Amino acid sequence: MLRYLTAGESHGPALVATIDGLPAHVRITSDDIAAALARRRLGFGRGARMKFEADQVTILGGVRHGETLGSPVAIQIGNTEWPKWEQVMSADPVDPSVLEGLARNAALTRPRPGHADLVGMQKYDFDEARPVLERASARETAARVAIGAVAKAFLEQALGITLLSHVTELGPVRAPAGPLPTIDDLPAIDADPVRCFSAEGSAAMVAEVEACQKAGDTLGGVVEVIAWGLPPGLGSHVHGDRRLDARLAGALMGIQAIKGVELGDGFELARTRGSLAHDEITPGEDGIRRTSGRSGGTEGGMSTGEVLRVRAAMKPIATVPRALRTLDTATGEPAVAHHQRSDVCAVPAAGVVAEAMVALVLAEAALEKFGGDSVAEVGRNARAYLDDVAARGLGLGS
Ligand SMILES: Cc1cc2nc3c(=O)[nH]c(=O)nc-3n(C[C@H](O)[C@H](O)[C@H](O)COP(=O)(O)O)c2cc1C
Ligand SMILES: C=C(O[C@@H]1CC(C(=O)O)=C[C@@H](OP(=O)(O)O)[C@H]1O)C(=O)O
Repeated sequence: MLRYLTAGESHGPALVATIDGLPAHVRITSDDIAAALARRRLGFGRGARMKFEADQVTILGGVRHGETLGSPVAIQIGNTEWPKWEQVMSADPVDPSVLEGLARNAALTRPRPGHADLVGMQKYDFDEARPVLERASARETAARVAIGAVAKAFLEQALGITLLSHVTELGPVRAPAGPLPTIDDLPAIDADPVRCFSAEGSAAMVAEVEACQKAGDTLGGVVEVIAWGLPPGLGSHVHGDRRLDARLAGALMGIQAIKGVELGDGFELARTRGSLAHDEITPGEDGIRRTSGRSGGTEGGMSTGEVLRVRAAMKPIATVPRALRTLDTATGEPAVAHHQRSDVCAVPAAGVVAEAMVALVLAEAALEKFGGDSVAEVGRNARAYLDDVAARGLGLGS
């Protein structure tokens, strides 16, 4: 069973993440994790914090000499901003006279619409938003990307599964329709300012972010994650909570600010007649083939073995520079939401987080299907299954 957990606040000393249930001999180093985290910091439109803060990676357990041991992997990501927040975010009690003089400790009583601030204050019995927003912040996604990097390494090394993400829409700008990127396009996508595969789309998206920044506003968008090399049969049709599509949707919706998820052509399929909405099955020379990829690579809640394609829609950043209306909970009077700094657009980063979440779901589903305590054993189990499917005349063609 694969399980994982993250902890840590946005301005605390560090984020930590543990992942348990991965087999031994997954090759992974601190540099690999740092490289994954660096990708999450990319993207035109992010705020000042991305420039002055660094992610300090330390692997605390589960890895020796560059390979997993089969034990829980624990990763720490140090917040280099910590010295400025040491008193305000101290785990141990701090003398009130020290806190009183600190501007950073001022009570946040003007909850920001679109954030966890107000509901968190109501639910957790806080009279200001700091204790809520510290954990609600998407800073936490760094921890998920760190363990996602380990899951990705496992998928590639045991099963040959690779994945990428790209930005397909940013605010009103939609990348022109065209062929899907391949895994070889990933460096070019990462090098693009908005992680868009189309040069034309990218230029229009950059212009939109610039216009939005000038107008004191923010943007959302849509990211697509594509995965290759899945075997047929990850997930199951037998119960809703075992469906791969449901698990992908839950994992993606679990990312801060994600408001919609589509598998394959998703909502567009609802507007299409049945004769044009499905992927027809044909016998090919070297095995069974599907004529299209509209379903996004799942049928009946299971991977079909075709390309997996899933999209997530991110709402615009809620801390809008032209602050939104709220109330001051200390006085009950109307007010504008507090705003210090924020991203104009974090859609490119959300794509990298979405990749990590898809990797975690696929790793969990693959381990359920194939089991195994070493990378080699998982690979052997998968090959035996695929050989058996082929021997029954049901193998997939390339
Ligand atoms: C990578 C990433 C970066 C984000 N950066 C910001 C930000 O700088 N300012 C902000 O107000 N919200 C930011 N958000 C979104 C908030 O965390 C999000 O709006 C908040 O959690 C409330 O959304 P929810 O209702 O979906 O949870 C970011 C989200 C992601 C995924
Ligand atoms: C720190 C990160 O993202 C943060 C996510 C975030 C939010 O409200 O979600 C708000 C911003 O933080 P701050 O309010 O301190 O400027 C972002 O910088 C990160 O992604 O590493």
